[in-house]
Amino acid sequence: MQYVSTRGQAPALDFEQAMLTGLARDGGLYVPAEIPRLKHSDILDLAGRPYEEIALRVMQPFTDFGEERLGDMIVKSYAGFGHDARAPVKQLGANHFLLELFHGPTLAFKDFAMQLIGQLFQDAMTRRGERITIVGATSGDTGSAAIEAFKGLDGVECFIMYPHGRVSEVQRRQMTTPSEVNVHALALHGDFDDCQAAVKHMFNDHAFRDRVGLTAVNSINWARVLAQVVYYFSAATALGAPHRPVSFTVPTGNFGDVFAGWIAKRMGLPIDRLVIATNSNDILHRTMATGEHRKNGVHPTISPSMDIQVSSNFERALFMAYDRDGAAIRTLMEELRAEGGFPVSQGALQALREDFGSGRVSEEETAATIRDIHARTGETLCPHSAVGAKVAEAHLGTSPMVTLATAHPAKFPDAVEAATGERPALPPRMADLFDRSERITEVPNDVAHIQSLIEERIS
Ligand SMILES: Cc1ncc(COP(=O)(O)O)c(C=O)c1O
Ligand SMILES: N[C@@H](CCOP(=O)(O)O)C(=O)O
Repeated sequence: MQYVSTRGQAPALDFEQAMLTGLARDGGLYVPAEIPRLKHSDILDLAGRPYEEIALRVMQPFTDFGEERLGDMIVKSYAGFGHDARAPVKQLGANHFLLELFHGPTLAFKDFAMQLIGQLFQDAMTRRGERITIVGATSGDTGSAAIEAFKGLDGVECFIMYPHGRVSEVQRRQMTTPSEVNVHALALHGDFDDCQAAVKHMFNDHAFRDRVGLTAVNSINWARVLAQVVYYFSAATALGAPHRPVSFTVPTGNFGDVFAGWIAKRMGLPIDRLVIATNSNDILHRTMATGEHRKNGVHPTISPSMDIQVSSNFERALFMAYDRDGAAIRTLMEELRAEGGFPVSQGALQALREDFGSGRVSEEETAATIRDIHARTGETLCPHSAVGAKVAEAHLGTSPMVTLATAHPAKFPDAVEAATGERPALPPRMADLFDRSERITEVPNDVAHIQSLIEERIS
């Protein structure tokens, strides 16, 4: 399987090279040259199988790995999850279901991909005898999942930038309390978009990139998206696919998770509606509604992991909607950088609207949704999942609707307690999180400063 860049000017790479490369050298994101399709009978055969087996069957066609090697890594990746089903589906209402993606080690959906990436990187580096430097941007969950997956690994230095003061205390402590010296939490004075822009800047500085062996663990990295395709298959087949179509609503920020759903659909999974749910950082909803993709500043919300305006993976969706025209994407991304936005062409907008619905949820609606669902069903949702559930309720139809529950409510105890009056407890294995000492390096929003700090630490 070959991967090509959304900006059309970087060399095509195989799966392992694309994974280790992260951001393409022309600044684009890697996507599969073609999307493999599963037959109706192959999808039918997934129903009722263990998550690990579904993962192997869904991911293997995208890789160059043999069944045994990939299968072993998948089994190791999910062994530490706190639920036998890994991604259980629960009924929330008449035709509304929750896909619980928070049973991994750091209590967010990021663990599904990050645990596997940890295995994939280890495997590749052992064979290649290389050292790597991971630099990641996080609004809270990617960072904790990455630090958990890479802490203590030989040959890996891992630097995670998060927006200072804009992640929950649990998220921060998950990043700052591990004592392994190869992981570094950097509190950047800025917002998530600044953190992500710094990561992209470092990748586009080819001399720095080559000197430190830079690697990405954000959903810039195709392997992240691929691992997230799997749970669309496990959930849909549990609810009757491929005999009947299933819809999904996805709390969305950087667009990796919902794009994984789009890939599942292109692979042949009968997805009826795929709905983007945003908080008041609603650039994606505004784009779908008006055709104008334009930043208007990052607003802090009670669903902080989705406080994003420059939604990295939207570039992948645009590439597909513009019929894989790398030159068109280069122009749009330059307009986004220089002018803060661009109009989407009529043809591309129509293609996007055929694939995605969307909705936006205010702060008051998010809190009210947590409260109402708690009172009505006894389920406690995190604020991100509540954004999803609220939008899903507006898009209910004849097919079962699945809302992705992307994080455990105990990661956001203040918002949940304010809404329900009850403070959600962390699982017992994390009970001492608030007693552990923290290691934080504050950094200015200055890429040159951060690059020197990284070089100093790895030398
Ligand atoms: C809890 C939670 N929900 C939803 C999202 C949005 O996911 P994505 O960035 O893949 O759109 C994130 C962050 O990415 C998150 O951490
Ligand atoms: N919400 C994310 C933001 C980064 O997203 P990613 O999927 O590109 O890593 C976070 O929690 O960090």
